Amino acid sequence: MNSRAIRAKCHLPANGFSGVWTSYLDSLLNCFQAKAAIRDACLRFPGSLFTFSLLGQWVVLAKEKEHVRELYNAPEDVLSMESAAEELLQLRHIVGPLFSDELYHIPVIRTKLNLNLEDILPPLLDEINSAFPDIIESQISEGDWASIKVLPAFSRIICRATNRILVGDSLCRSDEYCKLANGFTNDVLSVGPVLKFLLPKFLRPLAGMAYRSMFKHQKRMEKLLTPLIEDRRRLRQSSASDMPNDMLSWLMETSPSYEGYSVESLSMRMLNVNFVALHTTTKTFTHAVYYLASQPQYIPILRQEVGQQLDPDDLTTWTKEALGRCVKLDSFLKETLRLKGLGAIWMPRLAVSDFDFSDGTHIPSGYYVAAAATAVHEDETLYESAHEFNGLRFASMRQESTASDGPENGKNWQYRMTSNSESYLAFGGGRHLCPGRFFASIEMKCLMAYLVLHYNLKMLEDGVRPPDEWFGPTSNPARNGKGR
Ligand code: HEM
Repeated sequence: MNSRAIRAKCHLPANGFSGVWTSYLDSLLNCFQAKAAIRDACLRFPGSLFTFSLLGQWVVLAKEKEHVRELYNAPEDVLSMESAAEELLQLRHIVGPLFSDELYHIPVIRTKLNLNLEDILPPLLDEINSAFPDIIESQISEGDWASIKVLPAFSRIICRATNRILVGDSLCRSDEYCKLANGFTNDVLSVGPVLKFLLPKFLRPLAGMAYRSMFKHQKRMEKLLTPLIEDRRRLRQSSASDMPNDMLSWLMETSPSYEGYSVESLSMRMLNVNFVALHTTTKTFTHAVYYLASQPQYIPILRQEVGQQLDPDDLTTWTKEALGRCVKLDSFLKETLRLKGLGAIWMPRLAVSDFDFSDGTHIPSGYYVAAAATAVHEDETLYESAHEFNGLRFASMRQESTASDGPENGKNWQYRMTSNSESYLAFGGGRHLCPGRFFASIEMKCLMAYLVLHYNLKMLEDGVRPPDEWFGPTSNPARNGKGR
C-alpha cells in the first residue's frame, strides 16, 4: 500500500498521515470514520481529485462535477466497473466465474422489465396487498400499536414483492427461497471484502471453494428453480401465450438454449438479479420508513396526495400514470436516496489501463477510482441546507421549474426520482446507470402508498431516527430500529 501511496502522492493530494506506517493507521481509522474523513478531504482539496486510504487500499476519489462525469463516462475497457466489483467482492472465488461472465440479465432488465412496468403492476400490487397483512398485520392486535423491527419486516416484504415479478407467486412466498435470495446478498457483501482484505492472494481460491461448498447458493437456487423451468419449457412447447410474464420467462427467452446448461445459467442470473435488486431497495425503503416515522408530519401530506390519486379499494386506479402524479411521494423517496444512499463511496472503477482526466490528472493502471457520493449529495453549494432532510425539496424544485418554464420543460425531468446528474448519483451514471431504477421507483411508491393509506407510524422514541450503521465506506440503516 505504501509504495502505491507514494506513487499516488507524487501527483495527487492525499488525506491523513504521510509516513510509512502511519498511512496504515489512517487506513484503519478511516474504516470507522470514512464519511467524515472524505468530507474533510474534499474541503482540504477543493477542485482536485485526491487519494484516500481504506483497509490497505488506496482509492482516488472524484467529487467535482467534471471529474464525476468523466469517471462514469469512461469506457469499460479503461475504468472498469466489472473488474472493480470482481476484485472488491472476490466474486469469482465466492460465487463462481459464471456469476460475472454472463450478463444477459442486464439487457433483459433494460428492455423486458422496463417495457412491462404497466403489466407487472397488478401482480406487484397483489403481492404487496398480501405481504403486508402476513408480515405486519399479524404482529398488530386490533386498534393497537405494535412494535415492529423495521429492517427485517421490510426485507421480507420487498423480497416477496420483487420476486413475484422475478419468479411468480409460488416461489416468492416460499420461506426457503426468500432466505436464499436475501441471505445470498448479505453473504457476498460480507464475505467478499474479508477475502480481499484479510487473505493473501494465493489463499483466496481455496477459501472461496470452501465457502462455496459450505453455502451452495447456486445449487440451492437450481433445486428451487428446476420445477419452474421444466414447467415453462412444457408450456413453451404447447402454447407461448400461457407463459407467465416475469423475469424467469424473459431470461429463458434469452438464455443459452442447451437445456442441461441453461438451468445452471438461469439460476446464476436469478441470484445476480436478486443481488442487485434486493439490498438496494430494502436499504432505501427502510431509510424512508425511518424518516417517515421520526418526522410524522409527512404522513398526512403523503396520505392526502396518494389518497387523491389511488383508491385503496380499487387497485385498477394504481396505474403508472397515477403513481407518476404523486410528486410529493417521488420527492420524499428521492430525498431519502440523496441523504441515505448505499455509502460514502460509489461507482468504484478499476483502471485496467492508464486513464487521464481532462485536467491532466493521470491514473495509472491498477488504481481504483470512485465518486465521493455523500460529499456530493451534502454539498451546500448544490443543495440548500444540504444536511437537512426536506421530504418536499424536489417537489418544490419541480413546482418552481414548472411555474417558470412550463410543465414539459427539460429541467423538470431532473427533479424526478429516476433521473441522475453529476449532483445526484443515487443510481450511478453513464453506461452503468442503474437499469432497475424505474422498477425500484414504482415498487417503493406502491409500498409507501400502501403504508400511509393503511397505517400510522412513529418511532419507539418519538422523533428519534436510529443512527445508521457504518463500516468503512458502506452504510446501512439501523438493523434493530423499531417503529410502532
Ligand atoms: C433503490 C434501489 C436501487 C438503487 C439505489 C440502485 C443503485 C444502483 C447504482 C448506484 C448502480 C450503478 C453502480 C455503478 O455504476 O458502479 C446500479 C447498477 C445496477 N442496478 Fe441498481 N439500484 C437499485 C435497484 C435496482 C433494481 C430493483 C434492479 C433490478 C431489477 C437493479 C439492477 C441494477 C443492475 C443490473 C446494475 C448494473 C448495470 C450495469 O452494469 O450496466 N437495481 N444500481
